[in-house]
Amino acid sequence: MRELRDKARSLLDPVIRDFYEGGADSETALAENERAFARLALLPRILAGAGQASTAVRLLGADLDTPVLVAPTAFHRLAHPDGEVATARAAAAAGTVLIASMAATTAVAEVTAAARDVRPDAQVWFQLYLQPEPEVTAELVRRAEAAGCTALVVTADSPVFGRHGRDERNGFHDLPPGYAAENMRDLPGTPPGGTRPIAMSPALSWADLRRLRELTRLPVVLKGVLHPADAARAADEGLAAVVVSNHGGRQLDAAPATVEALPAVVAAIAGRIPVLLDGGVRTGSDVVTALALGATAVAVGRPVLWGLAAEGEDGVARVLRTLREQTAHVLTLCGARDRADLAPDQVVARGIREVPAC
Ligand SMILES: Cc1cc2nc3c(=O)[nH]c(=O)nc-3n(C[C@H](O)[C@H](O)[C@H](O)COP(=O)(O)O)c2cc1C
Ligand SMILES: CCCCCCC(=O)C(=O)O
Repeated sequence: MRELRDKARSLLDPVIRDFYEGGADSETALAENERAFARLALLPRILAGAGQASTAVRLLGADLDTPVLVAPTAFHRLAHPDGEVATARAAAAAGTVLIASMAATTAVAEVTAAARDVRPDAQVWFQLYLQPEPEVTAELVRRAEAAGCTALVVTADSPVFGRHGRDERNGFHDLPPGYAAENMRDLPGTPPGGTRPIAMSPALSWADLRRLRELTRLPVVLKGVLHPADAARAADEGLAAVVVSNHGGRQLDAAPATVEALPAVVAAIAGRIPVLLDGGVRTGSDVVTALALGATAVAVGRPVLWGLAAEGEDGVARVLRTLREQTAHVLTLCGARDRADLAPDQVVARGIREVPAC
């Protein structure tokens, strides 16, 4: 992973590298996501007779080969000319979900076609920022459905776009000429062939989410959940899953590390719907830690961008394969066959000598 990250860093234009790697404000949340995993240790169970580990997981009715999903990230063609098509092919081959960003540089229909070309049952979910104009949101949903997406992921942590100091210093405010947010083309209110900007609105509420659910039969996943009361409400309202996320440290800089927010969310959901997590997941140990704390699966953002920038489709495939192999290895070392064999008492803070009571 480090090798791919270093290769990506050396190949990427520094302005694009800063856009991908940067976080909000002082980048505390960004750094804490990784640091919080480093502060946690795993207590293995021994002589468990678990046998061969399995990374397979069932999520929203689909069988996946790995609990590591691809988080939605914007503008993949800035990393590699094959852009989201390469990511989609690698995710499909890895047997995982690609959460396609609304801010993709490839239209969602082309993304799903690329994934299905590799694997007819490939899972592509569409990430959505609810737009203030309902007819724009409705058209985006219609397109995601027509493209064969199997879930919608509403990102709810962005009532306003985060302040990204690196982008401000670099003057990176718009896509370079020749690139566009292709899902935003030819929407209501745009001139033919034109695109409209993605809007973020602090006026959005649970009522807008309810209206969205009336528009579609697709399962709706809520991304950006950190407060247990919001998690409980998501389950009460009939959402399909939540993603514990602080947007990779790109929105509220004072937000907690996601792995630290996870246990309270898991408790609030109480098994009613799956809980996913993203932010700072870099190794199989991170994956197993999140699973032990009650996540059904995790997602990775920047590692996929590093793989894509470094080696295109092969690089993304390598990132996903490495994480799956590491996850299986760590499960085995922990005495677990799969997630069901793990328990929260196997996650302990480093430097604290207490062990769980029998
Ligand atoms: C460059 C970049 C672009 C992103 N674009 C989106 C996006 O379009 N929609 C979204 O919901 N989240 C977006 N995110 C947040 C990711 O979905 C995810 O929450 C985050 O990257 C996870 O943290 P990690 O990068 O440490 O794995 C973006 C993150 C990065 C780094
Ligand atoms: C206003 C542009 C929206 C792009 C959204 C990408 C994103 O979420 C990010 O974190 O970057």
